[in-house]
Amino acid sequence: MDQSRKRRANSPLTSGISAKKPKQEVSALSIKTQKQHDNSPALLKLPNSNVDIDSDWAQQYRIPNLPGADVYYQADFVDEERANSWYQLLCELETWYRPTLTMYGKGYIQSRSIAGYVTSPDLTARYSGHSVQMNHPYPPLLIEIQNRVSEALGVGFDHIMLNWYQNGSVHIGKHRDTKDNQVIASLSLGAKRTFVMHPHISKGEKKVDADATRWVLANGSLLVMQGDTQENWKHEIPKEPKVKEGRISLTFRQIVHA
Ligand SMILES: O=C(O)CCC(=O)C(=O)O
Ligand SMILES: [Fe+2]
Repeated sequence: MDQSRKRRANSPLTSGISAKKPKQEVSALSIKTQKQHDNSPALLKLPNSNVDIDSDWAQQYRIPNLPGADVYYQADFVDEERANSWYQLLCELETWYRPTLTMYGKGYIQSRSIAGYVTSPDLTARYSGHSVQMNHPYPPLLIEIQNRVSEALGVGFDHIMLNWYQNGSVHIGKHRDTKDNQVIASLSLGAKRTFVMHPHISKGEKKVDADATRWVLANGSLLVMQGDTQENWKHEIPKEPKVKEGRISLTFRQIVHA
């Protein structure tokens, strides 16, 4: 085995039987879970499909003054050292790709790289009208990260979509996510980027009487959108050409089972 393959086989990113569990990271979690047969930690499965708005976490991190939205933001979900280390490790995933999108009959390659993971091989998801490549099983690092998010929010997930914004010229335009996802949690790693929420305009009218709101997503921060947020608001990560460093966001969702 050449050196790089050997490194990969021992990396927390490697899925499957040969994957070695990242001992230190996992023992830092005080979660009692059954071990899977492949020796990687098990994913926390929680029945709740959204954050309990009366929970301590929700009370502490709710963003006020967003009518018709239910949004939470914790700037220091993980410390910068851990966030930087996760960023570096996730850059090495072999599953990143840039999908080809079709617009007005013309194909073009998206500037943002993505990588999709599902907890079960039969799960699929579509984004902007196209099916995305889904990988299974999660590598141990993604199990660890998702378990931390689930533990904090009291919510289980079966899908992670990773987005890699290699520098400030890579962005995601104003959009709404499918309302089928009752909750979307996104963890930011790497460069700080601005997040903007705009009241959705339907039939020429704003759905809510409010102005656009923006804030900076810190390295290691966690953002949660749920409830009527997608009904009434759009969101975007605009271009910021001055930003030279990369950012990875991990968006945790529940795929809707027909
Ligand atoms: O990168 C982010 O934080 C936002 C990503 C996003 O809006 C999405 O994947 O739908
Ligand atoms: Fe989105």
